[in-house]
This record gives sequence, structure tokens and C-alpha cells, in this order.
Amino acid sequence: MSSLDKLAIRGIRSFDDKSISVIEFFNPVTVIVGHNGSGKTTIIECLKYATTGDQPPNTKGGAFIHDPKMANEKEVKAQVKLRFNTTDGRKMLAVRNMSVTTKKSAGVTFKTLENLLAPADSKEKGGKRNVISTKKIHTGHYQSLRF
Ligand SMILES: Nc1ncnc2c1ncn2[C@@H]1O[C@H](COP(=O)(O)OP(=O)(O)OP(=O)(O)O)[C@@H](O)[C@H]1O
Repeated sequence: MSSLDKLAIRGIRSFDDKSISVIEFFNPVTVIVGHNGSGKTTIIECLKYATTGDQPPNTKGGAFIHDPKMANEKEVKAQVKLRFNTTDGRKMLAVRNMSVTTKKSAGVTFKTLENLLAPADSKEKGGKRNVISTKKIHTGHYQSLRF
């Protein structure tokens, strides 16, 4: 059976872009507990975003990203990184990046940046990963991952 290992969130909704929040998943169950507005739903939305690339409804234009006004920045870079185990026991990493920039002249600009799916332990010389795909994955164990 495939399983979730760790989820790292930076710059999504109330998770600011100055630090990385890591959520570790346990077997057989992980319970997410917190006050209203503390980010429970955001964690689930980040899991969905990591695995499908889909952002929550009504978040077109960067509303899923931490508000630059709250961060007191012109640009906020967001990243969701999911480490998971495949059905055949391999550790994989799915990473998605996006950004919002604010300019007086152009308003808010939302961009999707690099996405990747790679073996989690695949650091090559020079720190580059052995990337399987930065686009769509249709087959095998990654069937539900759309890149
Ligand atoms: N773009 C954004 N930038 C900064 N903060 C945001 C942004 N969008 C939403 N938020 C904040 O993120 C929080 C939403 O968190 P979320 O809905 O994940 O919490 P929750 O723990 O599921 O809450 P509840 O228990 O009420 O369902 C709210 O505090 C909201 O003000």
C-alpha cells in the first residue's frame, strides 16, 4: 500500500513564506487537531495540491498563497513538498512551487513555477535530482499524480 510520509508547507494561506512547516504522517492514522483557522483544512488542500496540482475552489489568481500584504512583501514564493512511499516501497518526492507578486502598475500576478516528481533520495552531484517528470505522469504507481 502506498503511504504518506511528510508534507512541507511554505507560503500557503496562513503558513508564511519565512519558515517551513513540516507535517509528519503516521500509520495507521494521523489526526490533525487545531483551533479554528489554524490551518487544518490548508494541510488537506496542500495534500490535494501536491498530488493533483489542483488548488482549492475560488482561489484563482493566487488566493491560495500567503497574502503578500500580510507578509509585508512584494513577492511571496510558495512551496508544497510531499514525501510519500509507493506501493512497491520506493520513497518519492513531489514538489510544487508558485508565486504571487504585487505591483502598483500590474496588480497581483500569479505564477506557477517548477514542479517535479523524483525519487526522494536522488541527489546527484551538484545537488540536482534525478527528476522523473516535471509534466504529466500517467502510468504505473504514480497514476494519481498529475504534473
Ligand atoms: N491568502 C492567505 N494569506 C494569509 N492567510 C490566509 C490566506 N487565506 C486564508 N488565510 C488564513 O488561513 C486560515 C485558514 O485556515 P484553515 O481554513 O486551513 O483553518 P482550519 O484549521 O481548517 O479552520 P476551521 O477549524 O475553522 O475549519 C485563516 O486564519 C485565514 O485567515
